[in-house]
Amino acid sequence: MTETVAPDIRAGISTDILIVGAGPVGLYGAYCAGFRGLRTVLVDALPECGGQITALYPEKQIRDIAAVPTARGRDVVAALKDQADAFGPTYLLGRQAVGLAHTPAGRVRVTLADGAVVDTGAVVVTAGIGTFSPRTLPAGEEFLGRGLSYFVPAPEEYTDLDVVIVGGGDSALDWLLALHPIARSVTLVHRRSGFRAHAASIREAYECGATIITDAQVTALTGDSRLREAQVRVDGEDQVRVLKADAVVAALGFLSNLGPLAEWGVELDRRTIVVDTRMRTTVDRVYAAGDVTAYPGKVKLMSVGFGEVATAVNNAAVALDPALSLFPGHSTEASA
Ligand SMILES: Cc1cc2nc3c(=O)[nH]c(=O)nc-3n(C[C@H](O)[C@H](O)[C@H](O)COP(=O)(O)OP(=O)(O)OC[C@H]3O[C@@H](n4cnc5c(N)ncnc54)[C@H](O)[C@@H]3O)c2cc1C
Repeated sequence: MTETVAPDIRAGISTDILIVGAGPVGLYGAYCAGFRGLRTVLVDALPECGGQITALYPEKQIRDIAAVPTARGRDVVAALKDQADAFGPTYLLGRQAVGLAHTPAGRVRVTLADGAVVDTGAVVVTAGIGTFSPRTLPAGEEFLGRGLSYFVPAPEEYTDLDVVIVGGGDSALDWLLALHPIARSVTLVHRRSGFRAHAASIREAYECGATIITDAQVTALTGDSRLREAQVRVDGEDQVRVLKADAVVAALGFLSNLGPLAEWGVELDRRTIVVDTRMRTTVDRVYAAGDVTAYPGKVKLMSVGFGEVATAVNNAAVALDPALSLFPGHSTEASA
């Protein structure tokens, strides 16, 4: 996936639309805003675009996006990003939006966790289920970034490595199946005997030749400047097993939390944000779309979120300039 380098914005940045959350819905929102000629900034707490798709299921086939009968999660994200990039939005990745205030002129100032401030005409919150933080591996945190990781953004980086994957859910099995053809070896370590994953993935994992160790836990990681070995304690065995490990992928799931957004004064319905038919929240100039929204009849699917964010952005455009038409025009009539 394309990596986007965030600009240095210590001095602050001014924009027309700030989209909080560069998941699939936020990325499509950036396209919609760009199509209207609005300057757009996307901020995401994760270091990569794609939200839940990138974090949880980049290798899965998605089959319910209109006109795309089937596509791998990471390819959907790449296509959404290409579509948004046609209008050159600014990406601020690895940065969490934390504070919100209005200026006397009615603009909105959003503060990021690193202290940077984005001054914007309107905010569209596409924060999904909130900020993700990976459930950490109790052993070996000091190897994070030196062999231990919680994501597999680029499977090719695991070519010819000895890889240990920890976990028993869909993500763990997806990584196993994705990395097994290219890694030197793949070992899955899971603390229970049963898996919480699709039956077909479990069957494929057992059939592909990877080593699967159940009822076991990784108790220590060892190495020097890089990770070299993982120690595994298997229930009922006296000796700790020592596995060669150039890389450990801890796929133990993620915790998600609306966090600071819950303090922005918007009306909440449990962990979601209440919106009206224009996708306005109860706070002026703050809109929301995608999984984060709440209204009667809400269906949490990307296809629904794409429609919501088009509504949010076009209504925001009119709020910024009441002389504008709500209807953005047809893309077929725009020059490429
Ligand atoms: C295993 C699995 C399979 C799925 N399969 C399908 C499917 O086949 N079809 C389908 O339609 N849907 C599917 N979904 C659901 C789909 O992934 C979600 O509907 C979709 O990701 C919602 O997109 P979003 O952009 O609204 O939110 P998200 O994808 O959750 O993205 C929100 C982003 O906001 C960021 N964020 C949150 N708070 C902040 C903050 N304060 N500051 C900065 N950034 C912040 C997060 O880091 C995240 O990147 C599936 C979900 C899962 C878990």
